[in-house]
Amino acid sequence: MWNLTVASRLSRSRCFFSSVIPRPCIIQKRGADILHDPWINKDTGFPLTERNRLGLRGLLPPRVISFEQQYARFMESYRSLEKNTVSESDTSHVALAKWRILNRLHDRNETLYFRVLIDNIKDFAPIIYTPTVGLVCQNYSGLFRRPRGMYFSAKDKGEMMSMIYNWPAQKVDMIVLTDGSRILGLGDLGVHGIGIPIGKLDMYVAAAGLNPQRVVFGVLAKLILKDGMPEGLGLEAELVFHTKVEVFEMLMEDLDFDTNRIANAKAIVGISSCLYVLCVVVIFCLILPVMLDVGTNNLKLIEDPLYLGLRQPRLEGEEYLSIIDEFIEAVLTRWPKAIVQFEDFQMKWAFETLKRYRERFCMFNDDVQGTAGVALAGLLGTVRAQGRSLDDFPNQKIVVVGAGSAGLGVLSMAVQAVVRMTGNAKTAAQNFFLLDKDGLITKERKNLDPAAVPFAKDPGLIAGLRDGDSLLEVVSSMLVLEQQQQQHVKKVKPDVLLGLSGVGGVFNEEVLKALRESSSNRPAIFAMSNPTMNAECTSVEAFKHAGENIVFASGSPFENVQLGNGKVGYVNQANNMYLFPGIGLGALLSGARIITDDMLQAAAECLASYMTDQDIEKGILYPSINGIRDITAKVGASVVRAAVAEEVAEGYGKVDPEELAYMSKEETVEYVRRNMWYPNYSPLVQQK
Ligand SMILES: NC(=O)C1=CN([C@@H]2O[C@H](COP(=O)(O)OP(=O)(O)OC[C@H]3O[C@@H](n4cnc5c(N)ncnc54)[C@H](O)[C@@H]3O)[C@@H](O)[C@H]2O)C=CC1
Ligand SMILES: CC(=O)C(=O)O
Ligand SMILES: [Mg+2]
Repeated sequence: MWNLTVASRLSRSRCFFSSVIPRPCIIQKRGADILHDPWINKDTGFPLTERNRLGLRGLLPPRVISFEQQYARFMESYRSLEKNTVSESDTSHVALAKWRILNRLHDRNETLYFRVLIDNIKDFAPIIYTPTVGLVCQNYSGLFRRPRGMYFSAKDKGEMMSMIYNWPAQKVDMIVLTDGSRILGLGDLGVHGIGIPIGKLDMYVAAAGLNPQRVVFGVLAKLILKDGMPEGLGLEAELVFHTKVEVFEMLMEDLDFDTNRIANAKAIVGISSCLYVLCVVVIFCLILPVMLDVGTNNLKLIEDPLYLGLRQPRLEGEEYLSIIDEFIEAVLTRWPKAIVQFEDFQMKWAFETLKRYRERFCMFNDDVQGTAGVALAGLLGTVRAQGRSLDDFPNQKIVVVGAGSAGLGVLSMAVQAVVRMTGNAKTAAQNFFLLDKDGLITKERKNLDPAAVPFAKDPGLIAGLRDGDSLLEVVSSMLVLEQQQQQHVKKVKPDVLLGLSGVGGVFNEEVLKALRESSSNRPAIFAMSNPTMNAECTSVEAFKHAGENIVFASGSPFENVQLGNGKVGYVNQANNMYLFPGIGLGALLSGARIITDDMLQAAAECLASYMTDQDIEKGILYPSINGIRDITAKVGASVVRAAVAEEVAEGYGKVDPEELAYMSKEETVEYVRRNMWYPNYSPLVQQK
């Protein structure tokens, strides 16, 4: 049936994904069950024909309210909450109220929820994502109403293989997994950390257009409706007719062809004499947040009678690993192609699990790898903002504060970039300085973490600096470098100060003022820790103390700073949200077996090259969050192309690696875009 050349398949595939056609959704529920299922519920938006067909008549007020009216009504009530609480001094109270109103909609009507989220992402990201999601995790037991996602605990050992089949969807594409051990900069929040995978997956839907719902994707061959609705063809044909589609084609994706379904469909359509056969197939294209509860070392939680997780200390060592292994085995048994994003694991397990699994299945660690790409893009943007050539990146003196999973991930990727540019691995880290809670890290450090070794300064190469020196001493000290037997004395005067410490305020007034002496005309400050109160400094502090010419980025959003005389200090949001959705989407649409360094590098380079010179000159390093779907489509396409080039792409649905390889850069972006979901009510059809 699909015996077409690659070229003609490619051109044909363009119409398969038209976002204009509302795809029918086949459901098994009826009546009140539909109203209680947020995936398919339309509230008052069910048209009368559907109310009749689905047993909804009488269960709703008679008036049909359009999607647009429902949208407007929700936004009006949200805005009125905002207006009425604007004078509230307790901002966390207001933030939680906003989260509650969004969460209630999420619980009730996913289509409307995701539409308002996508269309108002700049306003809503700070609620469903950082910073408010941190507050939600901290207050999770009080906020808990309905479960979302799956929970596996240490008590479930030996049961996970059967538990995974409790998840109602037949197919899962994307899993975000946490063990709650390092939630943002808030530490160990145990099972309450589930808010993070939920927030990350909301961003997947908003930015990458992953479809959280049941979708029908399959139509065999063609159904051509010419002169109006044929009589007595049944609901599916009625449905197609009402979409006013002349030629209705869809791609059989992922599912093996089921001959019984074809026979059923022929019978349903009832047009045996017709040349065209409609075959409707249900596909689940779903996302799954997962909490792996292995206990908590947070005593406050253990003692809290309302804590929702296991009240026991965290498992360690082999016991811990055996739980993760069992979970992964269960997931891969049921959904062998699922992509697993590890999120907010404490450092030792972040690195250990990455090493353990990255060659075995399609996974990545967002805090290590996603953050690294976003930071590298920002660092390269900084070089451009300083009016220097990108080749000058290896000469940038970068002080990284925080030697955890994120800080080390950033430095590793920055070093890889330097090696690519200079071809010299030996000196690649010479301009990078790393500090942790005990100050500057040198090779003299006792119990030096193996992951930090490549970035630990050699005391032989630095004079005036010692292991454990404070940030202030590092920023303003003298440095002696030995190069080719000669000694050069110079100040460190960093070009960039990058914080991933999780500690609010470590870029204090003295440190920021010392940065005024930077050798760069435009030093950069990346206060990347989350949530807002954990940022190393605020935007106002940065521009006030370090000078108006700085480039500034923070992990959680801050307002731009008004500098007077109409000048604006631009605030960038250096957050891995600019990359993880594209990494996941690209891995999915290429059918990547694993996620390689080249795929991650392609993602970072795509983000780095996204901004125009004019933007960069203004100090704008990252796109507005309003453009997150566009950047995600491009990042996703870069990841697809890198996966193909690395020969790890196995294809997606009926799009095989050969076809992916045939696509031009622009066609790959188009392919990714066509696979991005935009929420609209789908016509519902009850499966007989
Ligand atoms: N903007 C973004 O996209 C991302 C931000 N982050 C944020 O980065 C922070 C750290 O995350 P991880 O590296 O995973 O945590 P981690 O716990 O693995 O590492 C924290 C590091 O900071 C160091 N540190 C603590 N106090 C310090 C101090 N006073 N001065 C200097 N260093 C200090 C610790 O010694 C440790 O090396 C968190 O707040 C997290 O929210 C993490 C990932 C992405
Ligand atoms: C943004 C993020 O992943 C974090 O703060 O952990
Ligand atoms: Mg994280």
